[in-house]
Amino acid sequence: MSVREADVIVVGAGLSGLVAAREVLKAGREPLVLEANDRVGGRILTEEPVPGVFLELGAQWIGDTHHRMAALAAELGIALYQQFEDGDTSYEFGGRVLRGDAFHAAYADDLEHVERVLRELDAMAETVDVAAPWLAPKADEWDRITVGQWYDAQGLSPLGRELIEICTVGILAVPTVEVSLLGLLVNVVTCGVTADLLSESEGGAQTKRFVGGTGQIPQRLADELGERVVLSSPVMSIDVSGDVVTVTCRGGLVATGKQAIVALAPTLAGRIMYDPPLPGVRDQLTQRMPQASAHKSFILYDEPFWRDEGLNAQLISDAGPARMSNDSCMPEETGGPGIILAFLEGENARVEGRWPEEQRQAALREEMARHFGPRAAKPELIVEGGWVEREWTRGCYNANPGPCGWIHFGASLSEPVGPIKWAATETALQWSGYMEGAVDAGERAAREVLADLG
Ligand SMILES: Cc1cc2nc3c(=O)[nH]c(=O)nc-3n(C[C@H](O)[C@H](O)[C@H](O)COP(=O)(O)OP(=O)(O)OC[C@H]3O[C@@H](n4cnc5c(N)ncnc54)[C@H](O)[C@@H]3O)c2cc1C
Repeated sequence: MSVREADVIVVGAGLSGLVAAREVLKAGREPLVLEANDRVGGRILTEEPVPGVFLELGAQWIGDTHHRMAALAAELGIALYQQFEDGDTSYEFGGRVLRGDAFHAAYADDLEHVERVLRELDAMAETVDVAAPWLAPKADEWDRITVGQWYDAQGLSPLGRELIEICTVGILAVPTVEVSLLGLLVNVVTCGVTADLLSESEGGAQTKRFVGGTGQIPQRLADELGERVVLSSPVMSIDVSGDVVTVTCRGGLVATGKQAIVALAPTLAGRIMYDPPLPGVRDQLTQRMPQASAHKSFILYDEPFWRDEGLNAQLISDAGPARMSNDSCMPEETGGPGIILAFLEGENARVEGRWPEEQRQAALREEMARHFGPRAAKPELIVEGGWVEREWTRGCYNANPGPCGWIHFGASLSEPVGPIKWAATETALQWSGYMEGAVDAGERAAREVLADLG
């Protein structure tokens, strides 16, 4: 058994935990970060299958209002580049593939109705305070029905209904029947944008990328923290006795401190054993926040040929296996291969994501050809990654409470339990679910422990 001591024990070396530890250290207190995996970064994972080609199996973009992330990247000396978006999107509905304007002209009435539904969501979201969604005047009504039920009641055309489903699943990564309407409104409000978050451009959440890969961010934070980050140390239990918090890892490491920050998605936080046990309401919350399901497939070609044809590599499809895709190339000045990122989200991640690789990749090649022409059927390489099999994540992009989750359990999401504070993106007030939210939550949890340390 080895023993370590610090002021604050941080569980999890994802972005949130690392940022929290950095803030604690900046304030002159000693943090110790315990990470289950043999790497830092959690839901951030950059791979380099070809030298100079960085594929983001995890988080990839920031948006124009992700100010914390932009500042952090600048501080760490990591440059940003603009997401390529010029050109037409390709749409496939009912077996018909149409480009940009042709699609908008053919389905103008359906799209106008979708637009009205988004504006209605905006009006509803204005009544929700993200710090206490359960207090919204209609919280009770909205948390008892699912987004899917509400969409079904809006009288949308079959195409409009399918389109809004695809775009919503693109954010939540679960079918809309699994999330309460209040939960969706919370998502809209925490991102500080309108319901256009659900539109094709993701409301500005995907405008910039990191030159050299997102993975540099957690790695550089960990480098700054040095030996204060311990890998391959899954936390099994947290005991609080008097003024001492004792954190025990699988493998025998025991760390003691005065405060703890648990920087894990709620479901994973709920798998740790606590003594004394957590309040029942907190435990029940963690039973109700399942990790969502998403799978990324990067399809690499010798060059981004679609750009010359006026296409932006974005597709929206009711057929799949990918319901959405986009251009995922390196910065223009770097050159490099043409890369299309195809997303399998929600049910597609659960069904096609589990197909044998050969079957799924054949279907993806056919789909790319339907949208981007015969050249798209012949990629040079496909690199894929899902998150359900990863023991220390068990799904992504993030977690939302199911119906009645917010009204009955929401107040315990970030409510400290004595010296135990909660971080991770799910607990953020701004851009919850995104890297920006992970930073927001990490900073808030650090403020909480520092206030208690005096
Ligand atoms: C495929 C994918 C695409 C995404 N795309 C984007 C995007 O484009 N833009 C964006 O902003 N966000 C995106 N996200 C979301 C973003 O990655 C997350 O919001 C953010 O990284 C979460 O950080 P976190 O620190 O809160 O949690 P995590 O990254 O989950 O960190 C938790 C850490 O705790 C560790 N851990 C788990 N259990 C234990 C234990 N018992 N003991 C010790 N350690 C433990 C885990 O290994 C992990 O390192 C994406 C996520 C995924 C997976």
